[in-house]
Amino acid sequence: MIGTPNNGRLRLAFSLVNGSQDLGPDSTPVSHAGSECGAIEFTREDVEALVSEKMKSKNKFNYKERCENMMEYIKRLRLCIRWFQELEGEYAFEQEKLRSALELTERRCYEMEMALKNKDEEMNLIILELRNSLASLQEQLVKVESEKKAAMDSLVKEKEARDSIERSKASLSEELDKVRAELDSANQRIASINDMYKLLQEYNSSLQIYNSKLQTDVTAAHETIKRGEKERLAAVENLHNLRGEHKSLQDQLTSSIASQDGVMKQKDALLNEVACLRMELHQIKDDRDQYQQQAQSLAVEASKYKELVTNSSGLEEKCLSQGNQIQILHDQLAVAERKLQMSDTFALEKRKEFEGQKEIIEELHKCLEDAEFKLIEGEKLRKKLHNTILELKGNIRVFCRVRPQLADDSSSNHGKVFSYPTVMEYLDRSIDMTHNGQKHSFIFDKVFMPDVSQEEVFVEISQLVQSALDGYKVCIFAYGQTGSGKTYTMMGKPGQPDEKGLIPRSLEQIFQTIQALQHQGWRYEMQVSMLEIYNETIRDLLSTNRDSSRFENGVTGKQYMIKHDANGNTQVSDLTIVDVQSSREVSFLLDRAAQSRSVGRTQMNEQSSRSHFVFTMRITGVNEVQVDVLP
Ligand SMILES: Nc1ncnc2c1ncn2[C@@H]1O[C@H](COP(=O)(O)OP(=O)(O)OP(=O)(O)O)[C@@H](O)[C@H]1O
Repeated sequence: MIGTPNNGRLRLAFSLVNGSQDLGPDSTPVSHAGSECGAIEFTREDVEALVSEKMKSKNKFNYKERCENMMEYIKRLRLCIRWFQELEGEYAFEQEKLRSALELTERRCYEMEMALKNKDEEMNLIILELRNSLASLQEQLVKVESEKKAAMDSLVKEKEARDSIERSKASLSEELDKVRAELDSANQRIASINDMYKLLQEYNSSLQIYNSKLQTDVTAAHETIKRGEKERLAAVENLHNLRGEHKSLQDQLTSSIASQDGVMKQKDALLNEVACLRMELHQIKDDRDQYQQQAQSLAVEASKYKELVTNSSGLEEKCLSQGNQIQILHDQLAVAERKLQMSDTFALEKRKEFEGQKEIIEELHKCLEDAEFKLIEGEKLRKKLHNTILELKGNIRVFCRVRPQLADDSSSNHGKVFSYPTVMEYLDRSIDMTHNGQKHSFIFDKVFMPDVSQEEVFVEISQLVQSALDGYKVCIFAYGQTGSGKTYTMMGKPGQPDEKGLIPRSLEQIFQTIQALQHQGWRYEMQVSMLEIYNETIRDLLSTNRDSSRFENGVTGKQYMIKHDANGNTQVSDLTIVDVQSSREVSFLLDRAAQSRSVGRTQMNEQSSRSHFVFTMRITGVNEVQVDVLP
């Protein structure tokens, strides 16, 4: 396109004006409203094509057509010329505008030059200043350069340090990753611990409530136990008295039965005597009657003869003596009758006494039964309270026994110092060990100090043995490093009765209890199933009690039954006392402590070494206890 837009007017391309590229004579002229050429634009090619256009005509001599074509051509030329003229006008206007703009620009340019000059001067001044400052800066630069050099040196050093730091950072970041992983796991653990802590807190609070309840129960139980104990003591005393009374009454009864027998015999003799006397009396009466008749007849005869024979003294004497005899016989009869009456009343009294004694004996039997019932009830209460106390003390308890220093210990102690805190809360429960300047504190259910005797240790254990005797499952075992005193605690020193260990003492307690409870109707069935009873004290104990407990050495799995419970109830309890020889057994024993059943016995036999001593006790029925002793 040539030219610029004219005052916003758009010009159309000449080819469009022509209707197509070729401007043939048939092409119709475009009408333009407003101006001759309207908004038509001409390109150079258009103008050249228009100028060099030749008139074409089919008929050379058709002038009219040629004239019309010429007119058309002239019209287009005019249009083109007018466009040129308009364009020229526009150019002139544009030129004028440009000139004024040029002037304005020249003026501005001048002003700019002036300003530039001023600026140049200013710049010169600034340059001067800058040069001055450059000089000073150069000086400074030199300084800075030296400083930079020093800084570079330090930078190199720093870089090295940084490298080392980077390396340590890398290792630290590795560690950090590890720590993060650990932290994550620790966080998880903390979360789980927190959960557990919450649970434990809940459990703790419920336990505290339960504990306070139990404590009130315990105080009540203590009071009841005291009362029960008092009652039991009173009952035992009463029973003792009753037994004494019963015995004396039984003695009395036997003596009175014996005396009754005597009296009966006496009575029989007396009755015989009475019968004899009666017969005699009868005889005497008959005699008397006869004599009386004789006397009467004699009296008649005498009166007859009195008249006839005066003073026949012989007959009178005879009569007198017969009268005397009759009197004597009367007296004898009265005595015999009195004796008979007396023996009857004596027999009646004896019978009454016998009946009274029979009633007393029945009453005493009832009292005895009551006392025995109370005793059994008291025993049950004692068992329950004992078990409650043991449960309150803790079902699983860990005691620590500190062995005294031995002669050959001094070299191996390496400055270990033991101390026992005296704080009330931890009294007899805690031990502090200082080793190489570091203090370690341990808390147990009880700490036995080195000077504690075997008997004092057994006092704690005896409650558990009692619990086993009461039908609960108990497992006691010693665990510790070599030479720490396990065997000493469990077995004791051979040949030194005062230093007997827990196992012989437990056995003694069991045998004593068996003896003591025999009169209460308790029957204990014991069984020893030991492959080898290697401890002298235990062997002696077992053989001494062989009769009462039917212990047999070397017998496994044998059982004796004395009495069956009417209901067929079977209660099984275990008492396991072990001197542990390897840590492998601890898990087994813990398992056993948890289950405390005699199921794992065979395994124990197979695995255990000679020094193991497992003591199991089985309570069968209400009043039966069976004890197994295993190696
Ligand atoms: N409380 C104690 N009082 C006196 N002497 C003790 C005491 N405890 C242990 N001993 C003695 O210490 C020594 C080692 O004890 P013991 O044999 O009982 O240890 P242990 O733990 O059974 O060892 P191991 O595991 O080797 O069988 C023994 O001579 C024992 O007499």
